[in-house]
Amino acid sequence: MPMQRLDSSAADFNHRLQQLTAWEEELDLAVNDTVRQIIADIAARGDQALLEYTRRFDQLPAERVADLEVGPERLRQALAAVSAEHRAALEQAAGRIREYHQHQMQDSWQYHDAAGNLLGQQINALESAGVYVPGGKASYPSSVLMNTIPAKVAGVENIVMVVPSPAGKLNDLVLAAAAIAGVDRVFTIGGAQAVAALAYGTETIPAVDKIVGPGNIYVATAKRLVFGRVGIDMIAGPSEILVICDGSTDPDWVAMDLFSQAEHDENAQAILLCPDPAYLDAVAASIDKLLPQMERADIIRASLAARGALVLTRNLEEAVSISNRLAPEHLELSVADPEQLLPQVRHAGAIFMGPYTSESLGDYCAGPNHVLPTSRSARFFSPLGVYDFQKRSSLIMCSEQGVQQLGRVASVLARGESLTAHARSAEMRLEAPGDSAT
Ligand SMILES: NC(=O)c1ccc[n+]([C@@H]2O[C@H](COP(=O)([O-])OP(=O)(O)OC[C@H]3O[C@@H](n4cnc5c(N)ncnc54)[C@H](O)[C@@H]3O)[C@@H](O)[C@H]2O)c1
Ligand SMILES: N[C@H](CO)Cc1c[nH]c[nH+]1
Ligand SMILES: [Zn+2]
Repeated sequence: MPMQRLDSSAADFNHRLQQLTAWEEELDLAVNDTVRQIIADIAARGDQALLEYTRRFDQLPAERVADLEVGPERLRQALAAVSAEHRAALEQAAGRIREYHQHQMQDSWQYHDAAGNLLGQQINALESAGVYVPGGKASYPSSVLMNTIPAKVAGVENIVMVVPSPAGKLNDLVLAAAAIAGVDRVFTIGGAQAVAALAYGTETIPAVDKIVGPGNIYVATAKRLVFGRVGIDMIAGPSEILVICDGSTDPDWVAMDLFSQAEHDENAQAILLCPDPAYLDAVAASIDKLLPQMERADIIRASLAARGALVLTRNLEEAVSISNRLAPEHLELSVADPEQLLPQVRHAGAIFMGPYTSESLGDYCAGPNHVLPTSRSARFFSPLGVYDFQKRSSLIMCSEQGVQQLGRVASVLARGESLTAHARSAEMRLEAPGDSAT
């Protein structure tokens, strides 16, 4: 069994739990240097650097960056080439994702205060967004839908998608998903160099206002480093699943749920918390039985060995409190009465309730977004949503009468800050401005 067993009442439990996340800090340091260099190089040398990195990391033999653009005709061809079953599934998923995200639309609002001044908030869509679709170890048509549909619902005009295509192999499902979702431009570039190109722009790649989407440690680090020059949604790195089980779910189901995220990446995290030691034994046996059948067994084994754990807890309440400390990307409450535990859950990207709700349904078609915060950042980030593509401007309109009270308050506060121009600008609009000479 590749996974470690932990006991929450053991003296070294906290330390061992922390080790499941400590890898990031070590890796971050090395990756940070590499990524910083790639970003600086793209900013300085544009297309030429982008071509070099794309050849090096994705083995793409393109002559020019423009050769890496996939035009609208190729997207239409891909849509025609995928099977009817795949196309129907993509369209069904797209419909459900769209419907869910329409509920997130924020509207502008205004009100008048007692003095008749208008106050409010105006919502505008971003003009442009770059969506990162991962493509190193697997292809993610579902991530095309999850990234793009909320942007379309918000009304973003220019959506530029980047997706690595190792050795130049285009994935028709990814391109078909781009056609269905309504992406404007597609480039087959990936990694830190693609993030840098979207942030700084190159001769060929347009700079965007915000970069969203999941990716591996290089992508996540690049997004962190370009934040400020452009907006980013969150840190959505290697996938994570944490299952809290009361011991009543079929152990094979839980083992497979753990595999489902472990198969993404050697750095993925998969943890089971349960108060029943016999049940943990049963899941361990299921893991041993099922792992050899898996196509991506090597990745799963590596990820379970490095960041997997079966944890015995004192009770379900303690399991929830441990989960809150880890703030997992995905939390499964695989218990008979999930609604009873739900109010105690404070930090999780998405919560899957009850034994029938496998995390994988959320990855594809339930409706909520699968781009979710990882690395404990669910403490302060939320799922990707329409709100990520909308921004707010405050509105203030004072009438001649309405300004009388506000102007006096502003004048007093401005003089308290010794900012005379601020004070006089407010005072000049007052009917009896008083002494505004200084
Ligand atoms: N959190 C989420 O919402 C979510 C959703 C889907 C996938 N994921 C995660 O996305 C990730 C996808 O990873 P992936 O690798 O398959 O694809 P990816 O597109 O994220 O990364 C591939 C790129 O990484 C770069 N790269 C690889 N090795 C490098 C090196 N040594 N130095 C510099 N750059 C290097 C290359 O440029 C390559 O194009 C997984 O970790 C998966 O768990 C997360
Ligand atoms: N589980 C990933 C988010 O961490 C999303 C995904 C896409 N395809 C399969 N899974
Ligand atoms: Zn997944």
